[in-house]
Amino acid sequence: MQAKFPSQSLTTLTDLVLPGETNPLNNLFGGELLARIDRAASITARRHSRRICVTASVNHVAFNRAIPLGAVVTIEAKVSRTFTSSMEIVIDVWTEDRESGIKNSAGTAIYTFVAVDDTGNPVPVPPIIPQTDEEKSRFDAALRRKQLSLILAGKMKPSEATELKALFAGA
Ligand SMILES: CCCCCCCCCCCCCCCC(=O)SCCNC(=O)CCNC(=O)[C@H](O)C(C)(C)COP(=O)(O)OP(=O)(O)OC[C@H]1O[C@@H](n2cnc3c(N)ncnc32)[C@H](O)[C@@H]1OP(=O)(O)O
Repeated sequence: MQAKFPSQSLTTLTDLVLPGETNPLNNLFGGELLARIDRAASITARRHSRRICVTASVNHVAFNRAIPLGAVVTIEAKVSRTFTSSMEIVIDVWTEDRESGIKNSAGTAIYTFVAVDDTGNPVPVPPIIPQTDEEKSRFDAALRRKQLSLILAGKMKPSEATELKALFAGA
């Protein structure tokens, strides 16, 4: 299967925060942001694999900064690493200052998607070739995140998590 670059499946969603999408503090409701993140990440997974993709795990979500009513929010979803049928997608959330246009990070998320066939069975996905320094560092760290996720899901024994053990051994 031919390898692809992260830029080939990059998904960027830019949208406003409208009144029906806020919490009582007049900031974007967390669940609304999660829905937007899931949509962007699933499009990225489909673009990379060209298969039906399901969310296997939400590995990490950080809301670093409240996003106020009326803000312009941009969500960028990129494949950071692929394994056999699974893909780790890293999602960056940005707000844009209305006057200066300066982008501020509002959060990050890491999701795992699995490509499946018509009967829901996992199928292989193309390998990924990271290009930028950030893509390379996210690629390098993805295996230990996968091992941690599998341990938390009860699908891997801690004793089998070689990459994670190496991280702590070096600490
Ligand atoms: C012509 C076409 C027209 C099409 C037109 C129709 C369009 C129609 C579009 C419909 C599009 C629907 C898109 C809905 C998108 C949602 O809404 S997803 C909704 C929420 N998610 C779900 O319902 C998924 C439910 N879970 C599952 O189906 C199964 O658990 C999964 C995810 C497929 C995994 O199955 P499994 O039997 O556990 O398989 P297993 O081989 O153990 O694991 C597969 C891979 O997942 C990894 N994995 C499993 N669990 C984890 C975990 N917790 N953490 C990390 N990795 C994990 C494994 O390590 C493995 O990775 P690889 O080593 O293969 O890379």
